[in-house]
Amino acid sequence: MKELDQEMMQQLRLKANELLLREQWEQSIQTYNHFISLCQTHISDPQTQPDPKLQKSLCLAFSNRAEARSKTRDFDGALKDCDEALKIENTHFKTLMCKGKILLSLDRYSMALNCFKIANLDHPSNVDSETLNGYLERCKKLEFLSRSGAFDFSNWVLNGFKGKVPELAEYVGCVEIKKSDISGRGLVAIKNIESGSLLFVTKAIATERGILPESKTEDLCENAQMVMWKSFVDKVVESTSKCKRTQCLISLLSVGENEECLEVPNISRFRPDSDQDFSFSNEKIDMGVLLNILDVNALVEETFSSKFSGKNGNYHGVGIWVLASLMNHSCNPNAKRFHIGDHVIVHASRDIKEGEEITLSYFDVFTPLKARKEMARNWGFDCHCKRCKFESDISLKHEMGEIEMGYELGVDVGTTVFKLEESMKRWMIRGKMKGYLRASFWKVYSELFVSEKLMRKWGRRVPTKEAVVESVVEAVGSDERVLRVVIEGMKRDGGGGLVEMEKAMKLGRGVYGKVMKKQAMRSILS
Ligand SMILES: C[S@@+](CC[C@H](N)C(=O)[O-])C[C@H]1O[C@@H](n2cnc3c(N)ncnc32)[C@H](O)[C@@H]1O
Repeated sequence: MKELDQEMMQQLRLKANELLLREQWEQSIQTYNHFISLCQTHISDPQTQPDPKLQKSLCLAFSNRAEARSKTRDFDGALKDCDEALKIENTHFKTLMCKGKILLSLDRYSMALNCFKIANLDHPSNVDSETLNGYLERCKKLEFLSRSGAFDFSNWVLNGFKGKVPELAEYVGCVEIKKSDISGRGLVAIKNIESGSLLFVTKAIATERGILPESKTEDLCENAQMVMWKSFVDKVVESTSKCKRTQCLISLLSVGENEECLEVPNISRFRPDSDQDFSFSNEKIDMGVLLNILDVNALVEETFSSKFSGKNGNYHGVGIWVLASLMNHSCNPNAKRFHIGDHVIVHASRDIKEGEEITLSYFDVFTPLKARKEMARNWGFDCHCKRCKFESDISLKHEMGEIEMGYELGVDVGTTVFKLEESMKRWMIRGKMKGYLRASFWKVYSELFVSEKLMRKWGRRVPTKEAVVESVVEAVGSDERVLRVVIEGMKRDGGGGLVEMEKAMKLGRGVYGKVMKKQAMRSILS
């Protein structure tokens, strides 16, 4: 190599390293680009002798550019650089560490573990082995969690949600994606699933969170939500532009129209460590389409989740979790979600049969048909679930109209419950269908059951609380409000017996999931 070239390359290398140390990522990437391209020109020149020193510098340059790219969240580019560096020196310690960390943040636990294991085999003597061991242990733990789904939040719950938030890994349980009878695609159970069982855990592509102003100032509140939404959209755009996998996953989602024609993706795409090649996908998502996708699929963290994580009432969180977005709404849902950090955790809220579609409620389903229709319309669809179909037919009956009107006018709750129960007897409504209607009028049932005075008056003329609770849970799944009525009843009766406690625990598992073991569940129930 000519002396002048050598000098220039030396200058470039030093400058790029300095920029990297100063954390000026973009500038250091530019300078490494230049250096790498000069190195490659020299190496490929047939007239020059192979130069091991130059090869070593090139390996280090790829490794350093990978680090800078990973800091700008360009994980695809960073991983490519790591692979280039490892082609030159397959045990290059710095590169293996960088690649391991990137793979870990992309939830590819076993691939990350592999990198740290190789790095551990032959590491430089000045390496902090505690840090390296920390990574190895973390990968092993996350890999185990992602395989087994054996999450346990008990300690965190028992500590009053204080202290370190439990570490979460992505996990896909007994579910697959299929054409849905409700609309487009949906998740389906591949075996019988018990209430409380974990269905999946998935990490958001992007989230935005904040505290909204007091509700007194509604305009301010709306403005704050708009600002958060804009920042959320920016984050999604950034993630999709930098990561092919994210781009592919987002483009799978529905814009709310022609769902019957949409591709049915294989569930393996959502498994951590799935080694799919996304490099073929070059088509950028049009901004208008992306905005529609976000409108249809973004989820707001429920009050339950914020309460659960100890956040205050004005806390607002929005995000996009692709696998959760493939779940349809049903007014008789069988799954529940809650959020911890950037993860959404979805579990069965009642027993689910093999082949049954797994659904969430996008809005409160403990309300009568009319209100639910309105909420579905706000979401942009007419609900096609079984419960809505059944209740639409029943609502044509004159008596039903009277009951609904009584409910809206706030007629005595005992009268409403009594009339509804008598009508159901006459119409010979049984099983789940009873649960559907009782859930629609849950407000009056719960008021009745928690009032000793009303129960003295109506107790003999209406079904027992136990029968109503059982039918409601069977129909629309476990819910905090149902659990509360059960617990209040138990407290009034001096704590309830073993059987009652067991029933309450089962209901609790449906509400909170089996991620809470017995002791933590007892603490929540009390
Ligand atoms: C988050 S996506 C659910 C997955 C969607 N089916 C798909 O194939 O991607 C939400 C969209 O699904 C449809 N959808 C979900 N639940 C529905 C329901 N109960 N009745 C009718 N359409 C529903 C609506 O078009 C809604 O905008």
